[in-house]
Amino acid sequence: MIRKALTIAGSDSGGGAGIEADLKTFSAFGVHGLVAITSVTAQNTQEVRAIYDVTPEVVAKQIEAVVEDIGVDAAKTGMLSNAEIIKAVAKTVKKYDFPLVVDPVMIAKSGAPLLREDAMDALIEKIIPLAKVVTPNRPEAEKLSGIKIESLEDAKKAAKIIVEELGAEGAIVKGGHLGLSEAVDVLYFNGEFKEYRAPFVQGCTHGTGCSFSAAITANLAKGKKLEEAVRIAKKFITMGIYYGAKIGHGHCPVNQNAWIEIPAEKWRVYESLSKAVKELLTLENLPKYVPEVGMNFVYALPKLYAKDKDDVAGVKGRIVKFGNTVKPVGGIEFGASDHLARAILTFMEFFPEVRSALNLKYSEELIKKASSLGLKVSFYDRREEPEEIKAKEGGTIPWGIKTAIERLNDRPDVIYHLGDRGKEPMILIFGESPEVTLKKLKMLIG
Ligand SMILES: Nc1ncnc2c1ncn2[C@@H]1O[C@H](COP(=O)(O)OP(=O)(O)OP(=O)(O)O)[C@@H](O)[C@H]1O
Ligand SMILES: Cc1ncc(CO)c(N)n1
Repeated sequence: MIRKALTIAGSDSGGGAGIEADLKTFSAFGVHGLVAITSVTAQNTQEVRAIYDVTPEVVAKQIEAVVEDIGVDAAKTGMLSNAEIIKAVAKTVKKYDFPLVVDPVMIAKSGAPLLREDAMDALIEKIIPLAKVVTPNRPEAEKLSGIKIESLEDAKKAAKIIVEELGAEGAIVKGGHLGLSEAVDVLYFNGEFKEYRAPFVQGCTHGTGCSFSAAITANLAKGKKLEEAVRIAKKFITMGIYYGAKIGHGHCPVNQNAWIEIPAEKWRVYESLSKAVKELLTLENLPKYVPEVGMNFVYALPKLYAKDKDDVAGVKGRIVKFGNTVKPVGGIEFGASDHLARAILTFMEFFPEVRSALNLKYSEELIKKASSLGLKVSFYDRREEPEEIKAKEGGTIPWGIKTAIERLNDRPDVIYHLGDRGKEPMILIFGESPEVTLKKLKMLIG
């Protein structure tokens, strides 16, 4: 049975925070999302241009409509905007017994107020006591608790005040604004403190608070205990920030899809590369083209997720000559290739759609054939590599690929180099997928 989660929040036309972030988060956890819209904001990654509040009656009716027909396993509140909406939400939610996550939204990342100053008391009196957990960031926790927060100890004190004095069951004070080297959140629940730590990452932070509280809500809806729901939400949000797409001109939005897309894409990459490697190994004349250092065949995750060599799949230990035949040393693994992974990651900086590559033994005849077949060929000369790049470990391949692409001023199918002292000359074939790369190889050696 699919679980149902409800968000009572405002709409962000930029699709980064609010209702939009909540629904995407619910979806990422396989939970059916329900909404009660409190306010419509005209918003983008830079600013909030207008706020239009829904009437308290219609907010209440949205909640009743979904609870009475569909049912709600857990709910969250986000932007509540004004005191009347807060009162209507509190009165309505009280009639039901689902767990409520309260994200006490006060100010948008861009600085715009999302809660009227005179609504603070209503939030504290009416909503906080209904919360299974409250999820304030540092400034919100300061407002709620009345204390200044400058350290983890202060954050703990604030969490305890929110529970013991304001009446929430639990409180998690988020450390996104604490300025520490780690993003540390502290939960106070059942009389105990628990810390959740993740490395601070550079990325997209519009909608972090909304997505984090929605992830907790989705996991509560799935029957997880609060501590476990927070642990999962923390992993989810760190990933969402790191893999955010840089859209808009302000704070770019969290990528809630990363959570499901990365595992799904990993599987697609694995399947498609496995199939192509299998076919490659059946090519009769392949042994002739395997370089002394071995051959590899790689496939990277889509550009948004291809950050380093661990995001590129290849053959572990490469494909090597074995008597008159060839054999793969190991299986298909992410992070299995070093050289070719660096080559494809550089190529993708110019042509993100080209995600696969394969290397083979150099011969002049193959290069001539490639050109005669209409394949676009470019090259680099290792002897032209600037000294400062040579001195840097792993710099040659990115430099070479960049040089070859810039020389052609077009998208190459084939890049070769003639080697250097102790370096075997090599041909690299590129394609959008292993299938395409293999097709080009077959044209060449067929
Ligand atoms: N740069 C970052 N790297 C890693 N984690 C972060 C980063 N920024 C925030 N977080 C984490 O994201 C979660 C949301 O926290 P944050 O303090 O950003 O919420 P917020 O200020 O309420 O967000 P919003 O501005 O969307 O309302 C927390 O778990 C926090 O620790
Ligand atoms: C609608 C809405 N809710 C919450 C936030 C908090 O980031 C926002 N920016 N917009």
